[in-house]
Amino acid sequence: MKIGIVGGTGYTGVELLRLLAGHPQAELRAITSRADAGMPVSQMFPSLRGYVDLAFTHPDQAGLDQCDVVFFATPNGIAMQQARALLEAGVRVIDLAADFRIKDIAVWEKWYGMSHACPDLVAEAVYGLPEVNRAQIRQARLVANPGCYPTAVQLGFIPLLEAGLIEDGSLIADAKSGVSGAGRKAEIHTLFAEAGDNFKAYGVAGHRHLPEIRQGLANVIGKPVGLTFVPHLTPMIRGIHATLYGRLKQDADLQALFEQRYANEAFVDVLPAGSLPETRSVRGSNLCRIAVHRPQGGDTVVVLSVIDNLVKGAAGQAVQNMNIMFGLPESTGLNVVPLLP
Ligand SMILES: NC(=O)C1=CN([C@@H]2O[C@H](COP(=O)(O)OP(=O)(O)OC[C@H]3O[C@@H](n4cnc5c(N)ncnc54)[C@H](OP(=O)(O)O)[C@@H]3O)[C@@H](O)[C@H]2O)C=CC1
Ligand SMILES: CC(=O)N[C@@H](CCC(=O)OP(=O)(O)O)C(=O)O
Repeated sequence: MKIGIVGGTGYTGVELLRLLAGHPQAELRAITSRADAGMPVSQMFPSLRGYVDLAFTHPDQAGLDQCDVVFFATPNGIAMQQARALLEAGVRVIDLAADFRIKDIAVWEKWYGMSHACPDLVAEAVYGLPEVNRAQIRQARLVANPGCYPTAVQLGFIPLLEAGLIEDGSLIADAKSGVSGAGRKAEIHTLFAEAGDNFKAYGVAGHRHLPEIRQGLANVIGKPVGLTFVPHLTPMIRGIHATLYGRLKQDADLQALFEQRYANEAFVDVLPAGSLPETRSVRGSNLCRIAVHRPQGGDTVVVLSVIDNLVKGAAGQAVQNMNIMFGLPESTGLNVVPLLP
């Protein structure tokens, strides 16, 4: 399978390279960078020396239309300008950014602050959360890979909402991310002296993942949900920890509910009752580990959901989607044991 990556010098780009280097069906054809075209990939990322022999190519000279699939690991607003030409050339596209995630174009334009270049392709795109949309992903030409927070939050709430067990108007998602979630570009708030030994909330008034999570959960129950979502920046490199709260409408065996919902999912691990998932238990892997709690036997359910933002939250889920699209076993190239300590 011939593969192109647009945006190979960012954190999700290099994570795609790490995973695809160990994928038996993946043939990396082109990895783009405008700023570093010509530089060997292993010069920028020494971890890939001996695994990836290519040099970065400028996107205009990358021959992306000769690939079977192209991943966009680029900022928002790039894939929407290039997807149509690739699709017309018969190339399947997986966008790790948000260009095709939100079906309501007005909502997308409001949160992303730009006009959408191809609303018709948004209508066609499939939201790439395999645990919900596997059948549609199999047929898709264009996959919108979910955001990192939306992956952790949706996987935690879905069993409860599908079963109609919680009030859907008052969901709370309190989520924390490592700084790699902000990408590799230089920004003051991710400097070591700013983010290290520090902890803070951001986006309390509204974060662009709010409409994405709302859309995904509304699709599960067929009506809008009420959600408060507060992200936080933590002084770690990788990982998302989402603590989710819902008000129970009735008694139920929550542990059995979660175990049954995800029994056939290779990348969702429901932990034994009473467990406290840690971000380091998924580091480098495509796993989402989940625990469900009912403190003091009360009417509040607390779900703890952890992922690696760069893997299940981005590149790993993108490879999982590629496997589904091309009829490969879903775990191909993704059987990575988490890195600990
Ligand atoms: N970091 C994370 O945890 C997650 C990120 N994402 C999303 O994935 C996407 C990439 O994120 P991340 O890897 O962190 O970002 P980075 O900022 O680390 O990297 C962005 C990459 O895009 C390239 N690029 C920038 N502008 C253009 C352009 N106009 N045309 C072509 N290439 C361009 C850059 O290379 P160059 O400028 O040299 O061309 C660089 O390789 C983003 O949309 C992000 O929101 C999604 C889930 C999680
Ligand atoms: C810590 C941090 O800054 N995280 C990013 C979200 C991660 C990301 O890249 O968002 P997408 O998944 O939509 O691409 C943020 O809050 O904007």
